[in-house]
Amino acid sequence: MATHPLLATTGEQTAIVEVDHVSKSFLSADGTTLPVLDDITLTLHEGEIVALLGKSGSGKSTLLRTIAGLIAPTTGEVRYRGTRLNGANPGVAMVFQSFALMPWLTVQDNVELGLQARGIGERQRRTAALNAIDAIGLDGFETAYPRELSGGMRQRVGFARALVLQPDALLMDEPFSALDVLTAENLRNELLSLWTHADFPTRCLCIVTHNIDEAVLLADRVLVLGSNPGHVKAEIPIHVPRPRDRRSPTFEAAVDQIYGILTGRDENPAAERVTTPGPLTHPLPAASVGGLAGLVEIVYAHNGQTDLPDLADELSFDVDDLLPLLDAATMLRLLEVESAQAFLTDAGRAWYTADIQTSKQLFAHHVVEHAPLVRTIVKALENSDDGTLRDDFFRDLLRRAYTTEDIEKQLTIAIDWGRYGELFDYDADIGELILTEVAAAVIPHLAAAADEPDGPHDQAGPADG
Ligand SMILES: Nc1ncnc2c1ncn2[C@@H]1O[C@H](COP(=O)(O)OP(=O)(O)OP(=O)(O)O)[C@@H](O)[C@H]1O
Repeated sequence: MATHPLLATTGEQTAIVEVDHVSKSFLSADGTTLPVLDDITLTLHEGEIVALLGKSGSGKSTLLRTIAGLIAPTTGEVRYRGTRLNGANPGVAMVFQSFALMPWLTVQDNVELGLQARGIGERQRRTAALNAIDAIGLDGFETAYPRELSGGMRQRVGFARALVLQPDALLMDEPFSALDVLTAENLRNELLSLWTHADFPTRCLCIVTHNIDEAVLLADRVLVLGSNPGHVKAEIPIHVPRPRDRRSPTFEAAVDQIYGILTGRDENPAAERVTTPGPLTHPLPAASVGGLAGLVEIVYAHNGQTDLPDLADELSFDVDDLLPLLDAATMLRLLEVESAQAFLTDAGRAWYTADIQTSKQLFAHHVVEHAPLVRTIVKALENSDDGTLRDDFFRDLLRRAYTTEDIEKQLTIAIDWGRYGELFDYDADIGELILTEVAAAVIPHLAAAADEPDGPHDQAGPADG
């Protein structure tokens, strides 16, 4: 049903947008460069729906904005129909997760905005906007203001505003993720139905998502992005016949395959070139101790092994909810993940089955050995005169690799993990970290382990990089 007429008739692939060896770095908070995209090459063809899928922070939005010409690549180039971009891409329009509507304008005026910017006359604008409003099911709401509309209706305005420009390629940045499940499904189906209409002017859809199910439902091709910095980890053609049934074996096999890729190790990313894990190269995944304990408990209850897509389904989780927990559990060696299956390790089993005090001690050992930022904090506190340091000390350290927002996230996670392991305490009023006696007991073990040839990598001094 959703095979585009262009592909059905010609079977040929004509490039609309080419991303050619694009890398992008931003300036971090202290002025050093923060690589976000690494050598990305991809092509968006006529007649296809492409999904860009990756974990949070893998650079999906940055890549989409680079394709739109809103962000200039640091190196490499983006071409639209063979011509190198030098500013906004004239052949694309964007739909945003947050709708990005002007609250003081009516639906009609919001939809006309882009046409106005292109200098289109009033009468032509009105007609085009009315057609787009009609096509996307907003008929009767022309004079309404965004505040009068539900989330689903607002996103319809977002689509109408993009489609009225008759873009060659429609770029969508998580367009359904702010909507409730039914509204999102409804809008997805309507988009697919527009897509298959012979007179639909848009030749390519490119959607950024962190939802594997959505990617497999919509896309002809899924590009899986890896992180640190963002790179293309795999390209998966989706051969599931349309209309797609989520319960069909081919659909489930595609979801499983992508789960395996997303949760599996990177074969050749820039991150893996760095052999020694440190707080600047190996960020802590955004997982609370409570969340980690919950995940380990569930895997334990499944006899120590569980299928990840099934688990996500069971918990009604999005991949973005589950992946940081999985990353944290594998970082701490509590779980191992292979081919979309999670296995409880001996360490995970021991942690889960121990009494509270022992489980805290085990956790303290795991985080000091395997969580680079926690290790750095403990070692820095140990080296300070009185076992205390201001949190700003660590902010300064992290500024070399993270944005201000990410610095706070990293500190919050490290403090949560360190406190639970009773390694250090934190006085939020004065922003001070205080070493505990537990840490003093863990540190000799740490030093001994670091001396062993295969012991944990020791690069966690406060001045490390
Ligand atoms: N303008 C900017 N300046 C500095 N850093 C930025 C900027 N834009 C993005 N980043 C950083 O680039 C990284 C990738 O961000 P991006 O939003 O592209 O990822 P994403 O995969 O879309 O994530 P999410 O799914 O959470 O939206 C993040 O670490 C982010 O903090």
